[in-house]
Amino acid sequence: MRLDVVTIFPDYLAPLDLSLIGKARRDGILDVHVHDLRTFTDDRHRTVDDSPLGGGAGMVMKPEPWARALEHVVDAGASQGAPVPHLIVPGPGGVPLTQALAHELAQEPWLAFACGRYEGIDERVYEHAGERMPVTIVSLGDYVLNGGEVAVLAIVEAVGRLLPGVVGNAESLVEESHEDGLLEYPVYTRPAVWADGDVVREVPPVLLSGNHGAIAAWRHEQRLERTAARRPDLLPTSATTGALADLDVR
Ligand SMILES: N#Cc1ccccc1Cn1ccc2ccc(-c3cc(N)[nH]n3)cc21
Repeated sequence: MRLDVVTIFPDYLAPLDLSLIGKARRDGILDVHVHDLRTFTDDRHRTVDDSPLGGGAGMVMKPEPWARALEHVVDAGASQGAPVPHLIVPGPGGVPLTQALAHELAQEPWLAFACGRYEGIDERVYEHAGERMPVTIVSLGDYVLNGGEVAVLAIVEAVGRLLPGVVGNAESLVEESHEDGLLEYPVYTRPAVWADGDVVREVPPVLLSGNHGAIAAWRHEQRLERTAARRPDLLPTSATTGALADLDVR
């Protein structure tokens, strides 16, 4: 998968050189190109923003640098097995980033990301891009960031980890939160008995039983309890009025 990121803060994307995503790049699973939007300005001050027409606070990102940057991305990646990328623009008013959306994006050969700043990008950039490639505005959640870079890091991690070969053991992707509508079960490791000062904290005994059926059943029940307690909205209504309703979930 090819990823192109356009930003006025290229250094913000340095974490894409680290950990599993960094290894995926070195393994050739991900081909990441970060572009500085200021490269596509045409004035001595490398101007990317201006005051909002119609008044209002803050600044708006000018359309011309974005049009040049996106044209450069399309030209640079033309050999990707897709004529154009799917352009992802993080924004507070976008569709929510969900595990389902991450799976959809993981099927694509080429994604491009436009990182806005200030009060956002001139609306005509979305229109201009939409005439050339698919464009999706994506929100991380109902809160406001200062720009798109943090969102891109999150989206790239959520999508990249789904690509074959990125996560060592693909099984670890199965019983995660949001993969099948339930939150993940609690995890433990050694020591089985942890002397935490004068408090002794033990691991649930079933995990030491060697009874894999009992362990699987306990873990599933834990997932149901956690989901009912923290995210009842994820449960089908029948589940909350049926067996789960009797659970003492705090
Ligand atoms: N746009 C906008 C905007 C609108 C009002 C106030 C502040 C901003 C700042 N901003 C500029 C770029 C940009 C990109 C993504 C987010 C973003 C995503 C999520 N989920 N929250 N915030 C915010 C962004």
